[in-house]
Amino acid sequence: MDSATFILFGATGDLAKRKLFPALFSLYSKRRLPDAFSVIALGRKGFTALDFQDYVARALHTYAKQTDEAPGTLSSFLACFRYYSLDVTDTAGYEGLLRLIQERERELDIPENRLFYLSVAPEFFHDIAYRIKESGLGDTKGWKRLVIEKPFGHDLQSAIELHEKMSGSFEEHEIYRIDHYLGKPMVQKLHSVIASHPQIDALWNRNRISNVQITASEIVGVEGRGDYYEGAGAIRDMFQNHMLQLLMMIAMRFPAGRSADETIARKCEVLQALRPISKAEAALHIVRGQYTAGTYENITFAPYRDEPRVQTDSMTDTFVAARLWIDNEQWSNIPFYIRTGKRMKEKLTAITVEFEPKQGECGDGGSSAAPDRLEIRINPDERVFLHYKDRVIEQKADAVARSDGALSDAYERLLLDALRGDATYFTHWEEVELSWKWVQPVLEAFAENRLPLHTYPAGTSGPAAANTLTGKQGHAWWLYEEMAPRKIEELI
Ligand SMILES: NC(=O)C1=CN([C@@H]2O[C@H](COP(=O)(O)OP(=O)(O)OC[C@H]3O[C@@H](n4cnc5c(N)ncnc54)[C@H](OP(=O)(O)O)[C@@H]3O)[C@@H](O)[C@H]2O)C=CC1
Ligand SMILES: O=C1O[C@H](COP(=O)(O)O)[C@@H](O)[C@H](O)[C@H]1O
Repeated sequence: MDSATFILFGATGDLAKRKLFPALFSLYSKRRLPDAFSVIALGRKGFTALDFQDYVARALHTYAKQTDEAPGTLSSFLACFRYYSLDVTDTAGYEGLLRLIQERERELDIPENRLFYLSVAPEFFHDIAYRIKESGLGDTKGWKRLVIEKPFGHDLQSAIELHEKMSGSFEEHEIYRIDHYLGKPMVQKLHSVIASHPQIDALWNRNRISNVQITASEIVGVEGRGDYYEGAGAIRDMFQNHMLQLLMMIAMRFPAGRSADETIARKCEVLQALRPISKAEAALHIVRGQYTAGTYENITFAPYRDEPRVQTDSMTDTFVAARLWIDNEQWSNIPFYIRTGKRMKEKLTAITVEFEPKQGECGDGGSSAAPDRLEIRINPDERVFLHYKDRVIEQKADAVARSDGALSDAYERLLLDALRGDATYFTHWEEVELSWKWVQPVLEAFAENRLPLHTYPAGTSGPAAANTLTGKQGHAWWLYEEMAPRKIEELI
């Protein structure tokens, strides 16, 4: 991999300490980073280089999985860091930043490869990109890349505006939009799990699949981010990005190889075939909910409306469920059910593919009571179960389609990919635009209160109204308890 400079805007923030430093350190410890690696950390707070290295060390102590690597690893990692205090809106400050980057490039004798990571509030994305260009930071003799965090826009119009502004400073192929769900190992393995198991592969056709369910439930609430969440809700926080990404990843035609262009094109095919819903009919396909007080393992949770910085009459959705149709040859007439929510009874991200009974199986007395199904658990544990004729067979899921089996963390994988210029698991603008296009009428229907806001007690599976979505097609959500395997056998 090319040596490079990692320029981190927002280095004093929450994401940096909890996710980015641990991911970089883990990569460094596994010798996955270039030997000569320079990190320029940016924030407004005043730190000397040594103070900041100490700050990183403390963050690693709290958030990294392990820091007791080979002697000297931590100190040599910390020595990669320099801190520069910059208000990102201050044009003059970028001159000093450029000098510092160049000084380090000379010291380490590394090419002018620069990765700019924007771990700052989205309102700064364009400002920073523009100043990188104007200040000459982006005039490198090597490559330049811009990694940006979510959210990309607040709705379709704001996303388009942001995209147009950003395009003036960086080319699309230089922009790496993070969706950390795409970095999850099981999400990257979906196709190899299906293709490498003949029993699943044989079931993977439109005549056998009855419906697909995608669930991301969380026990946590809004974790002190009430002000952000009030403007987002589950629809923007999870559905428009992570849930639609899971939908694309499971429903796309499997790419022949691991090429970013092919993967992105195939994912876009899914969104293009997604049947649009108008805001008038949103209530038929979407259920929104908000949690009230409830208990989870003897802990009492306050209602959403009592969270700090949340309106007492808030109509924000903390739960969304949807029924979607993909009108293409592979998936026509097969419903996709998606649900995501906060303060539910389990932390679980999973995809369940339910199969139709084989012709002649139904009513023959020996048929299974529950339909056959493939259950792909993405988080917190990564496991694949095939429920087949009342047996539960655990499938091996280590058939990884890439050489990074050892990298278990989404940020580790995505940072490494960005450094080596692999955009396969990043979100292309076209995906962002298509996903906002589908979601936009739903946002409007929510804003106009065209859908009831159902309540659900914290610590439960969400509002009962979500059952109407599946029930209309004669299906039912798989309950988590029912998903627990009864008998496990190794297939191979
Ligand atoms: N935290 C998380 O778990 C997640 C965050 N994200 C996204 O990551 C990004 C960062 O989030 P998070 O770390 O939580 O945010 P924080 O509010 O914790 O940190 C914001 C950072 O931006 C810096 N900053 C703010 N204003 C300026 C300014 N004018 N000039 C220079 N620096 C400035 C702050 O520096 P200082 O404090 O020194 O002023 C700080 O380092 C956001 O886009 C967020 O949506 C995405 C997914 C999860
Ligand atoms: O992006 C986000 O994701 C997390 C959930 O991520 P996971 O990896 O733990 O499933 C969610 O809590 C947060 O609200 C959202 O912004």
